[in-house]
Amino acid sequence: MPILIRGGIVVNHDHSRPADVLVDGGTITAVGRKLDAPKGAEVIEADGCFVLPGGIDPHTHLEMPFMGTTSADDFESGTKAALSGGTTMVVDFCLPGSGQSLLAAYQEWRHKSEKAACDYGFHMAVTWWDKPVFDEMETVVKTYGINTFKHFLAYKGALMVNDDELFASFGRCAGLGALPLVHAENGDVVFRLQQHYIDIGVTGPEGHSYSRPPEVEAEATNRAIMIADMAGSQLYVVHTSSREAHEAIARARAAGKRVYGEPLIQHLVLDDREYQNKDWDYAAGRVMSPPFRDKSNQDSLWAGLAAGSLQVVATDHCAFTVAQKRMGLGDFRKIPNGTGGLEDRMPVLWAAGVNTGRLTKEEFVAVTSANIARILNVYPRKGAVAVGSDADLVVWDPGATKTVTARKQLSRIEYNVFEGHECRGLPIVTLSGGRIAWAEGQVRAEKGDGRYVARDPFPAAAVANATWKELTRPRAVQRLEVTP
Ligand SMILES: NC(=O)NCCC(=O)O
Ligand SMILES: [Zn+2]
Ligand SMILES: [Zn+2]
Repeated sequence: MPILIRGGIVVNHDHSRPADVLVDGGTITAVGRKLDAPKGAEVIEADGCFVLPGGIDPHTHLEMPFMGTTSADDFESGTKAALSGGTTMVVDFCLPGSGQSLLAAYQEWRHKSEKAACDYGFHMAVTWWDKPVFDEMETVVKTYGINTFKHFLAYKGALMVNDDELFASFGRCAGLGALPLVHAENGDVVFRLQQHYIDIGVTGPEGHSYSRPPEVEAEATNRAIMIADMAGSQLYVVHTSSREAHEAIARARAAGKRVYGEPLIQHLVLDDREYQNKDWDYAAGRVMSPPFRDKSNQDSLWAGLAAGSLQVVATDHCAFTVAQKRMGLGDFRKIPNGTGGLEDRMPVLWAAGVNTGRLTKEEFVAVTSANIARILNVYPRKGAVAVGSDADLVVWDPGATKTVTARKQLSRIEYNVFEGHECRGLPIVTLSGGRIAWAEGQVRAEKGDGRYVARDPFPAAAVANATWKELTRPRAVQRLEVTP
């Protein structure tokens, strides 16, 4: 059935204007003034509201096996939570075990994701390296529609890869027109620091934060940037949390390197005092990597979003229950790393960003959908309110308010790291694939409504990097022959 959203202000990343939006058959069919409602159309009145492209969260871990357990939100609860917060697409990670085929991991994640209520895609993680991985990367890109590969520089002994593997994989990504992603923390140093804090008797959640200082992130970010440059590839740095890491990205971009940075909503509004809380469960519930930083880092991240040196705000949604977190009682190294955020990202970012003047509403759209759609090569199908784009839309009421509380959330865990945050500016209707997926405080989308979004490779950046490298490469000096 067609749906007409009438009387709102359409906000895209590059402009806003008063316009009605007509959707039919899953796509946007018209954007303009005073559109007529076709016969039988449902009309949504949007006076006083903004009409935004649905949010895209490029970093989630739903039903992820990790640190001896599995994250609590699966593709059903996670995507329903997403829709209630205005997010209409998530990009999750296929994580092959050591020695496991990438293709087998893809099949596993496709199976889990059949429950998704909103659209989704995948990144493929490179967790080990050998010829089969090199070979299968081509199938992952060309057959499975995954154009991004994730690399962990942390989690020594589990997901971590070394520099040799990184260089090889980044080069392979460039050759395939794919984008490498990196979790940038120096896993060797973290390992040593963890042992140090345990040895001196710091066993609580604060030890997690002490053993992952900004320096381990800055070093790994710099290293990944330089390795990507030498391999001729672009680079996307996930969960950029510190000033030093942001500065490494900004410096690289100023030097002409194609590097992107992704702060999380958690790092933008929460700080490391959370780990000093006397309540063990409270502090453990905030354990994630990188950890929350001291407040001075937040100004740098906000500035980066406004200046364009950081492009995307994600959640890294990886939620664990209180019981799961308690696996680390007596040893912070065993607390499963991760926090939730899928339903809170857009409202909390609007409140802390747009309401304070740190972001314009167009910048809000850029960092919550349009930029990531462009980086992942799904723009303008996603990330735009435009004719022909998918009808993933949010009717956003800038005057609507709520106080975040775990009691009302759709995520399966018992707490919320944003508990008590006051939000002004909320989604009141979310459309996904042309259907009302969330309205009047209720999820209407069903388990399985989400579609898999395949993404084409995009070799332009790798070709440009290779062209420049060929032009500027070291060459042998031509000399006159020396007669012996
Ligand atoms: N971030 C986190 O603590 N957990 C999820 C896995 C990862 O992204 O590192
Ligand atoms: Zn990570
Ligand atoms: Zn993650």
